Amino acid sequence: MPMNPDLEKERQGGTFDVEQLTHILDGGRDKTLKRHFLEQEVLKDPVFRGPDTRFLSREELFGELLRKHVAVIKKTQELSIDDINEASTIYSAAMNNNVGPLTLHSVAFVAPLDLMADDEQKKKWLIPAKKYEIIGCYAQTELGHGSFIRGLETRADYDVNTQQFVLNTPTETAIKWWVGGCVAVGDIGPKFGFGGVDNGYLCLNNVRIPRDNLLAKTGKVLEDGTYVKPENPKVVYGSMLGIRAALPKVGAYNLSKAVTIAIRYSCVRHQSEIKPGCGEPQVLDYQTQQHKLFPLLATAYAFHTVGVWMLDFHSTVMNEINEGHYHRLAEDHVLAAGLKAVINWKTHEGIEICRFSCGGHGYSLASSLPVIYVNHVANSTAEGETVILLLQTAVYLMKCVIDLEQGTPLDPSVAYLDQSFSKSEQWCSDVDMHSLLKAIQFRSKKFTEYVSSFVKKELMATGNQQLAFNKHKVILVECAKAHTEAVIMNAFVTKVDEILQSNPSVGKVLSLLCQIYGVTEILAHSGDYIQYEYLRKIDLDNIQDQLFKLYTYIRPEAVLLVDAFDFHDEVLKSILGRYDGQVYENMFKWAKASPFNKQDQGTFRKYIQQLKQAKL
Ligand SMILES: CCCCCCCCCCCCCCCCCCC/C=C/C(=O)SCCNC(=O)CCNC(=O)[C@H](O)C(C)(C)COP(=O)(O)OP(=O)(O)OC[C@H]1O[C@@H](n2cnc3c(N)ncnc32)[C@H](O)[C@@H]1OP(=O)(O)O
Ligand SMILES: Cc1cc2nc3c(=O)[nH]c(=O)nc-3n(C[C@H](O)[C@H](O)[C@H](O)COP(=O)(O)OP(=O)(O)OC[C@H]3O[C@@H](n4cnc5c(N)ncnc54)[C@H](O)[C@@H]3O)c2cc1C
Repeated sequence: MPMNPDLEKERQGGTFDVEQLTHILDGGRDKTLKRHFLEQEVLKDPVFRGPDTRFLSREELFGELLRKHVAVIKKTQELSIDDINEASTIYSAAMNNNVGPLTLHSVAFVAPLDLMADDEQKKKWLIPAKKYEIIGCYAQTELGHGSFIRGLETRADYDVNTQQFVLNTPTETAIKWWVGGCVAVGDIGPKFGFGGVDNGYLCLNNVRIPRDNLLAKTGKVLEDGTYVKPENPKVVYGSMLGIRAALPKVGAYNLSKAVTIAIRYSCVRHQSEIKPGCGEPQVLDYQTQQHKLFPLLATAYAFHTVGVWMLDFHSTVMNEINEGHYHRLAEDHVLAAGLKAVINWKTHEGIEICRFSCGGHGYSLASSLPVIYVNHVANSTAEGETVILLLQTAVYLMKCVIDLEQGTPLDPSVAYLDQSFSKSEQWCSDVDMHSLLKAIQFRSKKFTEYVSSFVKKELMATGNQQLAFNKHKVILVECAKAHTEAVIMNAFVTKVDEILQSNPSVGKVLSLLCQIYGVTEILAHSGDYIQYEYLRKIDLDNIQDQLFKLYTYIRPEAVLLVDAFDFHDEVLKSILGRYDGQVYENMFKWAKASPFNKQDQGTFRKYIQQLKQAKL
């Protein structure tokens, strides 16, 4: 199919090599080539062809995705794929923006076995689980409790005579609920999205399991019932930590898809007139459209950068813990908590902005933006609700203030809290990314000190830390967000500095995105900068001008920047986001293919007929 002339023209501009940026995003040319190979292994294999999942009922969708997920597993076994990133490539190429039925087996059942099973248990369960000889799920949440783990009611009473645990969900609120991939007892019913996963309920009534079913790498129960505590009790939270550490990159992936669709479509879509008689411009030429999409384009790159960094950091900490060193577990936990919370929340807002920036067609499943949205938004609740996780990060920051007062060294990711910040010169409209980072770190430091003063005062008055925290939860959450933004900006600036050395043309365009991200973040909290007397109105006016100027620089690069995400059309599965931009012809073809247009109109006639018989 010929290329849409608008997109053809967009691809003749640009100042950087798209393929080199794709290699950087993938982690190197070899990784890109391997990803292409794996995608083609799926796209050329007829077993992965099937009905358009957007036309399927919930039951049909579950069945079709289960069929494809099994095919994904067989393909990874056939290709001897062990690497989770490579497995995810095959999975994403097959799932058409859905979450597959066996995802929880991989991310929430196999992972805890790897983390907390002793060698015997690994032989018994981890090896068969990795081969899918046993399929598992993660049944923690109950009807009455999800966030408050210490409030869970399920019981595991030890029967010393039989060396067994007797499991009970003693009350209705104790019923295990939301259990992804729980095909045993029952499904909790239709959901907002996540239609590919059968989230189940599980009632336990005197279910007996052997003592050695308790994963014993950390804590264990001896034959006489004595409980041997893990060296570090927090390790039992490790399986949640692992998924949280991975979710920032999942958020970046989903936002990159949405931005690709919205920016390509915004170049194909012509609407209204700027100069009468001069034809309808591309909607991406409107400043308002740029203001919707270019900060999100910058955000997708920022989130990808920090998502990769978080996974590396978490992997290092897990290796240290395997060697018995727990000193970075707390930092890992609060970084994963803050990044998972902020990135997934901002991503779900961003996907929605991408959807309505495509007008009516964004609302059609033909765009796939609704599919990406409803499957993504779960990540702001699942694996730790947004506020809950931000409070974890906030409590850690309050401890950092005390550490500072006591002269205790801070963890690297919060070292900036011990720095002094000053800004004397007036900002013009070309503030560099390092100055923007300093400003964002300054705000986080000031906010942390401000919130800490309130919490301390409350603590002095009540002597109860939980009460003190509970009274200031709103500003504690904002404090955690401010810190997390400093972590994101720091990762982005650090990566761009590195790329400026290795590939100046790519680095330059990424530095523009980094400035857009930083300026957008500062303008979103301009009041704080005035209140803390870090910026004046003239500074804010100048960086507002800078933002609009940056849009003009990014406009000719925009399509190339989303092309660099390198989503194959069959992976993106969006008619609005097609690489060739042939939207209208394919929208019409897709609509005509809808089963709804094929179904017998008898129903329609039957009821309308009643009206005709009535005396209207
Ligand atoms: C071949 C096929 C290929 C397949 C490839 C698959 C891969 C494809 C992936 C792509 C698609 C992915 C799509 C999305 C997948 C995601 C699916 C998600 C499914 C969802 C699952 C769930 O939701 S499971 C349940 C999750 N539940 C929660 O998160 C509960 C939240 N609540 C809590 O964590 C806790 O209650 C708490 C932390 C809020 C409170 O804990 P507690 O009551 O103990 O009190 P404290 O706050 O005082 O904490 C005590 C102490 O512990 C520290 N701590 C707390 N949590 C942790 C932790 N996680 N790690 C380390 N430390 C922790 C805390 O800081 C305190 O420390 P102190 O030093 O004492 O202060
Ligand atoms: C798609 C999806 C898949 C899931 N898969 C699984 C799974 O496979 N296995 C599993 O075990 N669970 C699963 N869950 C459950 C999930 O982990 C919980 O929904 C999540 O932890 C939130 O807990 P909750 O539902 O009890 O919400 P609640 O904690 O009841 O939250 C309700 C509101 O109360 C607020 N709140 C609660 N406590 C506090 C507090 N201390 N301070 C301030 N505000 C508070 C929250 O911020 C929120 O606004 C899944 C959930 C979803 C949506």
